[in-house]
Amino acid sequence: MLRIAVPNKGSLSGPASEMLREAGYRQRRDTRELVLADPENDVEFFFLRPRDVAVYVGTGTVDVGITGRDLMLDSGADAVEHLGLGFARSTFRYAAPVGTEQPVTEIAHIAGRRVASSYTTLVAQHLAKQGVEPAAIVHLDGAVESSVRLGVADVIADVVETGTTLRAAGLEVFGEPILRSEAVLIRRSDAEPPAGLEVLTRRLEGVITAREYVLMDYVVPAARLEDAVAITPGKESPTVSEQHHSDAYAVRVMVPRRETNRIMDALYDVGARAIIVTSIHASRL
Ligand SMILES: Nc1ncnc2c1ncn2[C@@H]1O[C@H](COP(=O)(O)OP(=O)(O)OP(=O)(O)O)[C@@H](O)[C@H]1O
Ligand SMILES: O=P(O)(O)OC[C@H]1O[C@H](OP(=O)(O)OP(=O)(O)O)[C@H](O)[C@@H]1O
Ligand SMILES: [Mg+2]
Repeated sequence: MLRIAVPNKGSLSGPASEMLREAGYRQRRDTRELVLADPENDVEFFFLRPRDVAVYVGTGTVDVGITGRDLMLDSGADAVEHLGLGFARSTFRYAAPVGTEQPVTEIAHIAGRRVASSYTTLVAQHLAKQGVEPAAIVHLDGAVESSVRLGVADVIADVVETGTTLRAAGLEVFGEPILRSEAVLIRRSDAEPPAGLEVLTRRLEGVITAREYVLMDYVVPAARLEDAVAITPGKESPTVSEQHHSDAYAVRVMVPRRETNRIMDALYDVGARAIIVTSIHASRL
């Protein structure tokens, strides 16, 4: 039975369970449940703190887990990324107050200053690599953006998605992002892939594809078929069928969801008509 660690709290918890449910697995109904067996699918779920998931996976007490790339790297656990899951996307960045006398606007300025973060291992590694020696790295559990105003630190390193929290705290990002994060499925570094991981992976990839792609159908005159197909090459190749009593072709192809409108406009311009977009409910490629 494949043992899978799933975040029990925080911003990864809901989307992780939702993805597993879409992949056909049982998920808990009560947030106090700590373990959930799904014998039909030969898996068992352990609901753990997101920060601890990599630790359990690294020691081999569970086979795989869902966590954030940033959390996994910060944990230093003996785990590797197996599959990016495409949700909880964020950047991990330095930020400092704006409008101060000696503004911090580049990473070199961190030398001799105090940096607050919930990800102190990541920050220490990053600064060491850059050859920058801070005065201190202050570990905080959360609400890191408040630390500067409250006088505990001069600079922060934190998760940034929309930047709303930073702006509210009078902070501005500087330097290149330390890392781009998203939810990831992780497994132990050197261990043999556990039995059942292949099926889990295929199911999760199916959900990711269904989320990221749509099906597009259209009709195009024979003379413009090659132009249209060049716009919609598909994941592998489009399916082209002849139209009855006509010199036009019907095309069915997968396209990235977020490019749907741009692609429809381009197809229309080369003469495609009857362009119809359908959501994918589930997939196995
Ligand atoms: N606003 C956000 N947008 C996208 N991802 C986020 C956001 N905040 C946190 N994350 C991601 O969630 C993971 C952290 O989860 P964790 O549950 O520890 O913290 P949290 O979501 O801040 O929850 P809490 O602060 O309530 O404990 C990290 O991978 C981080 O990149
Ligand atoms: O760029 P934004 O869209 O504003 O999102 C980023 C914020 O979201 C998370 O905070 P959370 O609400 O989890 O609080 P925490 O700092 O206590 O963890 C993260 O730690 C940032 O503070
Ligand atoms: Mg948080």
